Amino acid sequence: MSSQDYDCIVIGAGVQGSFTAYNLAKNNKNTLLLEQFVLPHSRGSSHGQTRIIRKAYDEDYYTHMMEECYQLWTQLEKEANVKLYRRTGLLVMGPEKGDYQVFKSTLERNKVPIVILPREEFSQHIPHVNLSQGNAALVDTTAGVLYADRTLKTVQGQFQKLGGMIKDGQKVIDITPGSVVTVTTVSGMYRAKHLVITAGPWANTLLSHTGLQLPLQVIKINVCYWREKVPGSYNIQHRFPCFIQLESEEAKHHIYGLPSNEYPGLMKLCYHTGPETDPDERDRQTDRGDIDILQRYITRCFPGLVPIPAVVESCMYTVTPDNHFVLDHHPTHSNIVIGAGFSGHGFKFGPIIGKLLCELSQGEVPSYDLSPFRIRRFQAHSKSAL
Ligand SMILES: Cc1cc2nc3c(=O)[nH]c(=O)nc-3n(C[C@H](O)[C@H](O)[C@H](O)COP(=O)(O)OP(=O)(O)OC[C@H]3O[C@@H](n4cnc5c(N)ncnc54)[C@H](O)[C@@H]3O)c2cc1C
Ligand SMILES: O=C(O)[C@@H]1CCCC=N1
Repeated sequence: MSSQDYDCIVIGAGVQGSFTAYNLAKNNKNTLLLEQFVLPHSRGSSHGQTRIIRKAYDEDYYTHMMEECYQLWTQLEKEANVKLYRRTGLLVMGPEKGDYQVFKSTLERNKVPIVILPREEFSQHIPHVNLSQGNAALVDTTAGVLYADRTLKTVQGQFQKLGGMIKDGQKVIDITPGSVVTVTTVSGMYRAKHLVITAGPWANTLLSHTGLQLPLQVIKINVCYWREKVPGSYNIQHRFPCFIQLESEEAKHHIYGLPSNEYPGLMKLCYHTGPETDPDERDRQTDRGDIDILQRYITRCFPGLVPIPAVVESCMYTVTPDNHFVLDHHPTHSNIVIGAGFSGHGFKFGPIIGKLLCELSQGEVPSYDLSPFRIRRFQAHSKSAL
């Protein structure tokens, strides 16, 4: 068994761990990125072809973080000479009196360029979509699609070019906290002054070695692709946007979609929740209640799609009680930093999360106010052991 010393070890090579390792290497830290599966893999939360990037949020702090984050995405594209983002705009639809107004106000307050679509003009701008009764619509024109698998390959490659070390197929089985942290994997033992845990759905499994449990729920998402009745109706090249249908009486969670692009003739359209699962038993979870909700929605609002999923892939969310991230030091071991609970909306933030977790692990003042993301907000929660 080998034993090696690093400035920092990052556990988990999903989007957040990969961007964290990349930032550490940029800061000349001798960094090891450990991943349980052989890379690339499709067993966590960051795999797949695409994700939505947007500034449309109901809290100012996410919109603020996205300002810099867009710049960091562009910087990485230039640095690696690769295209990771395609602008499409994001159509936001929702009951006029609900959360829609909060999204609209946040966008307006932060001067994000938007286009309001009055009901009478809606179909002229967005063909093949029926706006639900009582719903209003706007477009966040800065939004678009991120190429997810390509992002991971790029950021891991850049990390290695900077001298970073990736060891995949190395499941971490033990962590011994201390002024030097010892991390044991199935085939090695590594030591570092700092540790960052970005283990996605396995966060609590790893944190159990450090005496901490967070109130995280792991959810399986059926990633559904639906066939266009007329090929091209919802295509990215025909400038069809990404969309979010905010929760309503009929669907208690968002429904969201991306234009047909990665699989010709198929549009990705998903429900923003699903059944709870053990991350190691994801494929034994076969609940398809979400698909029933999507079928009813598609029949009513997307009449140009066949309401039977053509492809169903699997992914997982790791959800906190308030849907906000966890970005913090371990409460008892300050040289351990945790990035967890990205609650199904963390991919777009990857570059900024990487920067923040790097800052936290190096004892620097973080670039943003991290109070919404602190562990102590869970103090009243029964599942947390603080
Ligand atoms: C279907 C779906 C759609 C989404 N859509 C969007 C979107 O449109 N926009 C957006 O911004 N976000 C979106 N998200 C959310 C986003 O993808 C996640 O927030 C993000 O990928 C979480 O990344 P992560 O690095 O925390 O987790 P992961 O990607 O799961 O990475 C954690 C890694 O840690 C590794 N690991 C765990 N335990 C160990 C161990 N013991 N030893 C070594 N390695 C270990 C895992 O194998 C894994 O590779 C979506 C998510 C899903 C599932
Ligand atoms: O984060 C995103 O943009 C997507 C779409 C809305 C629901 C969750 N993920």
